[in-house]
Amino acid sequence: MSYDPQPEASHYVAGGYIEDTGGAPLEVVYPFTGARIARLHCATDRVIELALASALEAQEVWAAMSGTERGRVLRRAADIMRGRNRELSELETRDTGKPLQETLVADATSGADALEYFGGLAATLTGEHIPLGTDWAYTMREPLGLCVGIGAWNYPTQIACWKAAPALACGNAMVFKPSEETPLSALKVAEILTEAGAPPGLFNVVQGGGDVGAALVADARVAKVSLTGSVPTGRRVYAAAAERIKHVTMELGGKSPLLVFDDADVEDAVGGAILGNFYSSGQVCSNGTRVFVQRGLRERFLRRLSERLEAGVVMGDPLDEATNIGPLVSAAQRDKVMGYIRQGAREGARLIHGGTAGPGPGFFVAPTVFADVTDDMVIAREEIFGPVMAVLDFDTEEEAVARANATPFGLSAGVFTRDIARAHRVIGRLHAGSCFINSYNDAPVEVPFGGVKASGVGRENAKAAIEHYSQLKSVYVRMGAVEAPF
Ligand SMILES: NC(=O)C1=CN([C@@H]2O[C@H](COP(=O)(O)OP(=O)(O)OC[C@H]3O[C@@H](n4cnc5c(N)ncnc54)[C@H](O)[C@@H]3O)[C@@H](O)[C@H]2O)C=CC1
Repeated sequence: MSYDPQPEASHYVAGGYIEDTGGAPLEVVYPFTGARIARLHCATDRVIELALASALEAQEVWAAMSGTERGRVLRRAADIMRGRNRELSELETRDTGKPLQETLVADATSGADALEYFGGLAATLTGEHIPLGTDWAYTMREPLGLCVGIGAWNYPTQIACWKAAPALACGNAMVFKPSEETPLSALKVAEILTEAGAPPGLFNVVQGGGDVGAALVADARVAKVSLTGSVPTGRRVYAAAAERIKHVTMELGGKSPLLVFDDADVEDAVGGAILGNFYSSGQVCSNGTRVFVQRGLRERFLRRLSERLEAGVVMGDPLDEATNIGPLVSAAQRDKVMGYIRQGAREGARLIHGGTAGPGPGFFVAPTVFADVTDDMVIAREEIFGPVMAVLDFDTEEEAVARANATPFGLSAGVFTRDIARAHRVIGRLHAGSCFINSYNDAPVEVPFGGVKASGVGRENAKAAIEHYSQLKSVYVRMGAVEAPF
């Protein structure tokens, strides 16, 4: 590591770092060693007020610029971010514990994609002309105003950019609160936007936990709240936003099904299940953690899965690029995941691989596979958010679809089969927002991402996100006399 992860100050407001040591201390721990790497302070009321006020001011300036000018700033930010990818990836690895092998390709790069994509769209956000005989109407696509973004700890840079890029492209300003577990990289996103030419205050970062998030959501000047987090938090934030009829985007948790039929390519299906359960040590909301395998393929699937885990897992120092499994974000998350593993064993699931914590002081959990899991087991019902795969058996397509849908969540779903008609038929019947055929967990910026049912409201990425950061104004234009009844 070539630099100190300790930022200049805790918050980024009005185009620069600010500190208020009156806020509760916020310790940042490297999940590989458990050692403190930075010390920040939670935002005080004063910091929150400064952030909101400066965002309101910046928004007016920003919205008055042309889409082309706004887009140029975002695309410049994308280039700066790509140029600093290694440094940003190392910081992300320190903050989250995710292997550098991953952060080099999935965090700042994904953030840069969002800035580039929405930078490109900014100039195209127009209304329409509606002819009505001699009269006519037109629509204008307007920004919402001041948006609040609240992040989870698994993809701090990506989450900040997936929210900021469409918000700013539409002419909004944002106050972003990262997860208190991973507060560092959003500050870099703010620095980069300033360097790219964003007006001071356009994108502010304030630190803190749920209370700081709640204060932002409650503020009457905030027009929209976009949260990435768990379903219980989503429920609270959605309710608070409803008090003032605010717009919301809710990217929440899941317990997604991955259906593997007898005719699937077993290597691809195993690969999909690995990507959909163990990437980022399983701390991915869209993970396909209920792997339904048709009975005829089950033993081969489990054998190849075990062999590939046995031969392929490199658990260790996340800054070593050979490492492909890092620690979980915190000791608390490790303990929670280990609790689920014990629960799975108690409920009678068959442990095929892993099941242990460690090694060392880091918050590791070995990639874990349970077979013979049944729908009623807790490990098949609750989001674990760790490297725990539940393999369930099924006989018929009808049965698999019904069981896959029997969950309050609906974020993602996948199907592995060589039968193209079945693939589309099954996907058509699954209740999920982000689906995959013979693949799992791809999330390019061009494709809408988000859930149905308890997994969320709204979509991130793609043109769909524009709908969630802008509103239409309709203007009726009468060309003739007004004929009033009296
Ligand atoms: N659908 C998606 O796109 C994604 C969803 N997630 C979900 O996030 C969860 C894991 O992340 P965590 O950080 O543990 O989630 P969390 O729900 O505990 O916290 C999320 C964020 O909300 C804030 N918060 C908590 N209470 C609040 C309140 N009352 N008002 C305003 N803000 C509040 C937290 O400080 C944090 O920044 C998992 O359930 C996962 O599935 C994670 C990544 C992506």
